[in-house]
Order: sequence, then structure tokens, then C-alpha cells
Amino acid sequence: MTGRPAGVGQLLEVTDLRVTYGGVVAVDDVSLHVAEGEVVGLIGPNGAGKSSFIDGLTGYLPRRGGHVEFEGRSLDGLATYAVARRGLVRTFQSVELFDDLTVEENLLVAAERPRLVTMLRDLVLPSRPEGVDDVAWARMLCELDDVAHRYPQELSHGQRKLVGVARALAQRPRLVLMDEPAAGLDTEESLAFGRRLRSLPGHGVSVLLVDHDMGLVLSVCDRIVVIDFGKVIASGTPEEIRADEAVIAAYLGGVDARH
Ligand SMILES: Nc1ncnc2c1ncn2[C@@H]1O[C@H](COP(=O)(O)OP(=O)(O)OP(=O)(O)O)[C@@H](O)[C@H]1O
Repeated sequence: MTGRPAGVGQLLEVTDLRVTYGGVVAVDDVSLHVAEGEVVGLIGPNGAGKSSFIDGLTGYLPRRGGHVEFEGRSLDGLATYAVARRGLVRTFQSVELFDDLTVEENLLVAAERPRLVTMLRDLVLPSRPEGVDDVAWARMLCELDDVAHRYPQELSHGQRKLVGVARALAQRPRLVLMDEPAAGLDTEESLAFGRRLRSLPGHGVSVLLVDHDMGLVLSVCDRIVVIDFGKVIASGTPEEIRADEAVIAAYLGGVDARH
């Protein structure tokens, strides 16, 4: 159901991932891959298992089955911080920023370990130009330079969401898993966010995007995987997903059954 034969060379390869809560099977043997440079969407109606999938994938919840490989190496049994260190970093639905720290300081905290590496690297390679550290890079990508010295309470909801994304980027991920990054953004903010997101592969960052904003997902993703009741029901290009009858039925069914 992943839309391509199993093989090597994927950045992320998830095989038959299973996540349960007691007797509830939230993720029922879901397989999915992300290749280098791809923006892949993971969508599904409310309660389909999207967040549980990300939690199981990144080690926030125990996996009851399946395997996760990243850059050809197994992530099975790794703690969340070790997964992030490998370059697989996630954002959360609710952005928990440090209110008494500025935007810049929030990013510095996120990038603490990489910055230590940066300092050591700078000692060895003093010619490295100033200002291209990980925090500045994340700020630049999320266009947060103008608010770098503001506090989170002074920002709009959309800007706070962007700081959450920048915090993930400041860790220099190879792949960022975004859990509903556009929730609460207005149309204009969502469009701007989509443009920034689309630029990430050009900076060496691939993306797995979970979001309810279908306009955003359909416009920025190379491929989309759709789950419902914990199972993959479709995968393909945005055009294929738009026309897929199982997807249409799941979302139309969702209007009656889930809201
Ligand atoms: N802590 C929990 N305890 C028990 N069941 C849970 C728990 N969290 C989620 N579930 C159940 O697992 C299933 C998948 O939920 P999940 O939150 O992963 O779906 P989702 O697709 O992310 O939904 P949404 O789009 O609403 O965020 C649902 O049936 C949900 O009720």
C-alpha cells in the first residue's frame, strides 16, 4: 500500500507500524516511506491514527509491532532524544514555547547540543562565516528575524507556530515530522507557511506533514498517504488522492459520523 516496491535508498522507511492503547488499535500495520528531498503528506479524518503514527514512529509511544529505518539504520528501541539526534525531528500540535525567553533564546535552547558541536567546529575551522549557525539558519527559513527579540506572548498565533517549526529546524534535521503545523493559521498565513515548507527540501530537509488543511497538503506535497481507522486506504500524488473514491468516502463519511 505504500505505492512503490520495498527497497533501499529511502530516508525514512516505516514497515507495518502498530500502535495500541489497551485494546484500541490506533495504528494497524501502517507502512510509509519518505525519500530524500520529498514532502510527503499523511492525512485522514479525525481519530484516523495520524498522531499515534508519529508518536510510535518517533518513540513517544511504544510500538506494538513493525520497524522504522532512517537512513538505512534501524530506529527500533531508540529513545526520542536519540531519534532526534539521528536527524528525525518532530513538531507538536500544541506549541509549547518558553514564555520568559525571547524567540532567539527559544531557538538557542532547542539547538543547544548542535551549537556545542558548532562551537567546536568553529575552533577547528575558524574561517566559517559568522551568522550561518543553526539558529540563524532556522530563523531565516521561517522568516523570524524581525521578531527574534520578542517574547512569545507578543507574537501572533501563526508566528508562534512558526517558532515551533524553527525550533525543530534549529536541530538541523534531515527529516522533520510536522504534526498539524497549520492548525489555527488563517488563509494568508497558511499560504505563506506552504511556501516556506516547500523550500525546505532545497535546504536538505525532507518533510512528513500531518495536517487537516487539505488545501495546504494538496498544494505542497509530492505524495500523500491517507489513513482511516488506523489503516492505509490510499496513497499517491495529490491528483490521484483528489480523485480517490475511498478517500472521498472516508471524508464524506467523516462529516456524518465523526463531527
Ligand atoms: N491516549 C489515548 N488513549 C486511548 N485511545 C486513544 C488515545 N489517544 C488516541 N486514542 C485513540 O486512537 C485513535 C487514533 O487517534 P489519533 O489521535 O492518533 O488520531 P488522529 O488521526 O491524530 O486524530 P486527530 O486528527 O483528531 O488529531 C482514535 O480512536 C483515538 O480515540
